[in-house]
Order: sequence, then structure tokens, then C-alpha cells
Amino acid sequence: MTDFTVTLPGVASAAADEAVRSGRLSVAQLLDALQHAFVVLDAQGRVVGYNTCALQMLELPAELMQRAPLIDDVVRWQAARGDLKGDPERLIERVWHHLRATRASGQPHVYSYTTASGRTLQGATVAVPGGGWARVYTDISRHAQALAQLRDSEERFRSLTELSADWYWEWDAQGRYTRLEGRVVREQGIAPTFMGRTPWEVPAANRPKPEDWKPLRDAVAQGRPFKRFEIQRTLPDGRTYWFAISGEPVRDAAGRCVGWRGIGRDVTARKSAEATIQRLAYYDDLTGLLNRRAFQDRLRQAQASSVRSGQWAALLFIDLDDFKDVNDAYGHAAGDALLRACAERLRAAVRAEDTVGRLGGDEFVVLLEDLHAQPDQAAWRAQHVAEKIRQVVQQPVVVDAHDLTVTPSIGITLFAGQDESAADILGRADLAMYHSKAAGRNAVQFFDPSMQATVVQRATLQRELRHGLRDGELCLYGQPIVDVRAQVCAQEVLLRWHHPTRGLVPPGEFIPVAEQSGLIIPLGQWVLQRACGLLAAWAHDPQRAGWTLAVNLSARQLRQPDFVDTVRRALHEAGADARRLKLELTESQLLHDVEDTIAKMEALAALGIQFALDDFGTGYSSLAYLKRLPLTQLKIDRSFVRDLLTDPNDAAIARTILQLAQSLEMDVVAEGVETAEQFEVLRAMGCRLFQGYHFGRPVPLEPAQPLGPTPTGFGVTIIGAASPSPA
Ligand SMILES: Nc1nc2c(ncn2[C@@H]2O[C@H](COP(=O)(O)O[C@H]3[C@@H](O)[C@H](n4cnc5c(=O)[nH]c(N)nc54)O[C@@H]3COP(=O)(O)O)[C@@H](O)[C@H]2O)c(=O)[nH]1
Repeated sequence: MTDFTVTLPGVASAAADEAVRSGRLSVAQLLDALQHAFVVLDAQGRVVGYNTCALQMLELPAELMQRAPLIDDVVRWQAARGDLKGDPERLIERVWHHLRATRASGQPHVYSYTTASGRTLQGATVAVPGGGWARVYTDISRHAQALAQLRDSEERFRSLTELSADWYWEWDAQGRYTRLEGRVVREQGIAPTFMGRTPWEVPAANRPKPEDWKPLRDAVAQGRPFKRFEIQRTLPDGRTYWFAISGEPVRDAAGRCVGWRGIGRDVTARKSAEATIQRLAYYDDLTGLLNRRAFQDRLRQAQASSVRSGQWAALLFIDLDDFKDVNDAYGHAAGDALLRACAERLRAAVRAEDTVGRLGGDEFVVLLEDLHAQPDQAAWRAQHVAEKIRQVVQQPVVVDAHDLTVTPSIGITLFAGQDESAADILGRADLAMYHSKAAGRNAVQFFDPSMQATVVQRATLQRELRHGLRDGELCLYGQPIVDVRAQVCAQEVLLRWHHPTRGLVPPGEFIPVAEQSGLIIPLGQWVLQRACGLLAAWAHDPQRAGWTLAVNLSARQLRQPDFVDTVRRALHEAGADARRLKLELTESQLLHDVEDTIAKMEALAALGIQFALDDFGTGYSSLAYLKRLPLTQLKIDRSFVRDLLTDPNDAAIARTILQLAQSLEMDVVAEGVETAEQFEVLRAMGCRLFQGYHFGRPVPLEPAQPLGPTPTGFGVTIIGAASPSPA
């Protein structure tokens, strides 16, 4: 046998050499101990050595090998048996080519083949020093089988993802896509958008807010599997589709989550089927409004919600007058077009959070929630919306070049709580609608006669107020504000209405009506102009030149974008000193858009105007924003002054307000001082300014003046009575 060195895996070569040299281990024993087939060729390609395993693994007959055959003969034999496929002479040529190449390169030649009996063998040929080659064969059948199974499994997996609507994905431990496979992925071209990003980093139509991803992110953070997490996405081509992903964590040997894998499924078809079912079950096909069943559900929800909020809600029942005539005269298609137009108008006439439904035929319903905690205020608002609806519905609709017009009869009922059924509420509104029909159609009626009376009264008051303003029935009264010596140092302007038949109407009655109708804007502007006129006149009167004049503001005035300019102009036109003008606000007014309010107040304060916070202690005063406002005065509400002498709580509140004002460097006016005792106690507490009947009731500051033309004029809508009458 040719002399060469063997290195066996797991046996140090020096130790093996030594064992062979010392004769303790023959090379033959050594080679036979191997689990690998071993064949040695001399320089002519003759088999000069082999181990037992070679006969077994290569399934070569011992007689052949014992003859020391040339490799050519062995190849012919193997080809004849079918272990090697192809023409034997060409196979021999190939074998020699590789033998020479290994010698020339010094690199082993590794190859594999499958025998006729089905074994997969891997052979490695190395050139040995002095000529000749050693060939080592390893049976890799199991490994090859495992690989084939793996390939099969991959193929099956590929078929699955190619033929189905599902696709496969993998994420890293942070939830970023690392692999996406499947026909859908390819066809939709979504891989570039997703790879390297987490699902929540890719915009989704149904999950616009970070909290919408919480269930998925929690599962990822906690290493939990998740199922059918639905996401709506927009494709690069603009189409939207829905898919659902399910996944499970991939763990390492130590059980740590090292990533995620799962499937995605296109569920667009199911979603659209669901949407259709939903639409058919809950929506009216013709108009897209809620149908009777869905509307009744909403009504029940509104009842439950009114219990929680303590607010009244209203149900409006709308029936089109003589709708049948339209159908008869112009056909059903025209009638349908008119109903669709009505539905759109109803939707446009109410707030987004209100609900509109169609019960069938020409019957529509509108649900108005959170109207007001007081039923009369709620009724007033419901009446306002009903009137708006009445106006918009009767506008002509053009259908097939015809101007179609219908009027609505509207019934309203208010509700709060869950004591009655939704059907009862609907029944009441329906009955009220019949009253509207009976009242001559194209009208609004309440179910409850007292509600009806209230809204009619308010509508009348509003109309009369507008006339009263025009006819000079309003005038300014003033109530003195005094110092510790009971000397007048200021006046508060208080509006009065001398109604021709009702007498003196208190502002508590007509200011809310003016606020709701928008009439407060020209009215408030007029008060400001008159007040500035008074200040300018007082400037020439030594007794009054030092007085300030306090004017009450409404929330709506303050919200006017040009409010600062309006005040500036009033001062300028009257030639009044801004430092003598004080504007009184209540806490609730300040809650609306605090930043805008502060900006306006600061702009006015820069002119020298002072601000007082009225009715202090009755609202939700937050000291945080109180500090930010340019206030110079707090007014202790008269409810605390009234029982000051008998109720220790009220006394404590008055004292606290005085201390607070001192630390905020503000004045305090105690309102509603009616007795000398109250005056004394407040003075002892450190109060320096007082207002109340004890010092003087409101008295006229000037004769009544008609409202002159103002920049805003009367550009306000006056709501008519239930049966409209010209204003
Ligand atoms: N936006 C505007 N609001 C105005 C205007 N004019 C008045 N008002 C607001 O109307 C509310 C009612 O005012 P009024 O009926 O005039 O009542 C005032 C006083 O008469 C009353 N008062 C004063 N002293 C006493 C008293 O000793 N006892 C007692 N029972 N009542 C008294 O208090 C009212 C003044 O309160 P206040 O405004 O809080 O300082 C009233 O809330 C006005 O804000 C206007 O032009 N615009």
C-alpha cells in the first residue's frame, strides 16, 4: 500500500501515527474502524487499498476488489449495475479528468450520486503524495432524504401560498417584516412597503390612531400568539383591501422569542359581504339612512345615554305633505329622487352626531341628543332644528326638468331616561306630527302642550325683542359699586327692556333668547357703544370722571373674531378712556377656547381695558387658568353674600376668595350686599368694593335709545313660531 498520512476526525493524527508505527494498530484495522468507505488508488489508477466499509457501502464484490482492478474496471462494473448513469467510457473519462484535476490543484474533488439500490453517497477524492489518490465515501442517504423532504415541504408551502389567498410572513423580535411570500404579496406589490417596518408603521385606514394597534402590540410585547387581526390598507394603485393576520412567536432553544411568523389572509370579499349585509340590515336602500329597526336601536341607546348625561334629547317625526301627489303626477322614479333629496337635506341640516332615519314611505325621523339639562331649553333647541328642517325640505328639487316641492309636517317629543319604550317615544312624535298636519301642514308641533307653549312664547319674545331694539324699548340701567366709605366709584351697566304690554322685562328672560338667536351680537355691540358714550360724557363731569363702567359680555360676543376691533372702535368713536371701561365675564365663558379668549383679553388689556370675573365661586374656576388671564377683579357671587351672617360655609368662601384675590393682586367686589351687617362683615374680612341694593338699585343711566345701524346690523335669523308668521 502507498505510504500516506491519514487524519481521522476525532483522533489526533500524531496519536494515530504513533499507534500505527508502534504496531499497536494496523492501518487496515484503523481503516476498518471507519464508518466511511475508503479506497486507495495508485498512480496508474489501480485499487491498491480499501476498507471493509467500502465493500458494504459501495456494494462492490470482494472478488473484483481483491484483483486490484483499475478504477476503469470498477466504473464499468458500477455503470453496468446502474449505480452510475451514462456511457461507461465517458464516465471513465470524467473520473480521470477529476483525478488529474485534484492532483493539479491540490484540492479535493467532492461529488455525490445515488446508487441503483437508492443510497446517496458522497465521495471525496484527494491526491496523495508520491502519486495515487485516496477516495473517501460517506453514506449521506438520510441527510439527502431529509433535504428532499424539506424541498418537498417548501414546494408544498409554495403551492399553498401561490394557489390560495393566504400568504406567509415573518417578523423579527420587534415585529418588523423580514419575509413575505405568496402570490397575493407578489401581485399586490406590497413587499417593498412592508419589509423592515412593523405593521403599525404602515398607514391603515381602519386604524388611524396609535391605540388602535394596542391588541397587536400587546401580543407582540408579551410574546403571545394572535389571531385574525384585521387591517384595512390602501394598495399602491389606490384600491383598498382588508386582510387579517395571525401569528405565533418563534422561540430559540432557551425559549426566548426571537421573531414571529404567521399568515396573512385577504378578507376583502368577506368584509364587503359583511358591509352589504350590514347595509341591508340597518340601512334604507333608497336613501342610505338608518331603517326603522336600526333607528329604534339608536333611540334606545340615546335613552341610555341621556340617563348618563342628564341631558334631554328630542325625536322629530317628519312626514312629507301630499307626497302621494308627486308619485301620481310624476311617477315613482321622481318620487324616489325627491325622497333621496330630502334625506340629503335632513342630513345636512343636523349635526354629524345627530341621527337621521327613514321609517318607510315619506316618513323620516331625526334624533337630537344632548340638547340641554333643562327641558324648556332643550325644547327650544329642538324647535330651532325643526324649523331649519322645515325650511330646507320645502326648497324645490329639480327632477327631470320639473321643480318638485313638498312641505313637511313635523312632530317633536322630548325624552330623557329609559322609563318608556322606544316605540312609545316614536308614537308620541308621530302623534305630534298629526297635530302639525291638523294645524294646516308645513308646521312644527310638540307632543307636550306646555312645551309647545314655551317654544311659542320664546319665538314671540325673540320677534318682539328684535322690534323692541328697533323701536328703542331697550335702555341702560346702572347699579353703583361703592368703596369702603360707601362712596360710589363705579357703575355696572344692566340692560332693561320696557316692553309695551308686558312692562319691564328682566334681562334674565331676554338675554338667553338674544344669545340663542344671535341677536346678542348687535345688542351687545349697542350696549358697548352706549357705555363708551356714557364714559366720554362722564369725563367732563367732575363727580363721575373717576368712575369706571362695567359692561357684561356674552360668550358669543367674545367668540366673534373681530371682537377686539369692535371694542376698540366703540372707544375710539365715543372718545372714551379705555382705562375706565371694565368688561365682566363669567367663568363658563372662559372655558370655551381658552387660548383664543386669553389672546383677545390680552389685546384689550393692552389698550387699558380692565376685566372682572363675575359670579366668582359658582363655576369650575381653575386656578391654573385664572393665573393666566389678565383679570383685575373678582366678584363674589351674591349667593355667598346672602347667607354670610348665618352660614359659616358662605363666610369661609367669601374669606377664601378675598385671600385668593389678594395673592393674585386683584380687587374684589362683593355682589348682592343688601344690609349694613353684610357690609360690615365683608369690610372686616378685608373687602374694599361693594355692590347691592343696600347702596342702590339699578337705575336708568340714560333715556331709551333706538338701536342705530351697526356694522353687523340685524343679520340674524329669527325663529318663527310653530305656525310661521311674518316677523
Ligand atoms: N350680556 C349681557 N348681560 C347682561 C346685560 N345686562 C344685564 N345682564 C345680565 O343679566 C343678568 C340679570 O341682571 P339683572 O336682572 O339686572 O340683575 C342684576 C342686579 O339687578 C342684581 N342685583 C344687584 N344687587 C342685588 C342685590 O342686592 N340683591 C339681589 N337679589 N340682586 C341684586 O344682580 C344682577 C347683576 O349681576 P351680575 O351681572 O352678576 O353682576 C345678570 O347676570 C347680568 O349679567 C348686558 O348688557 N349684557
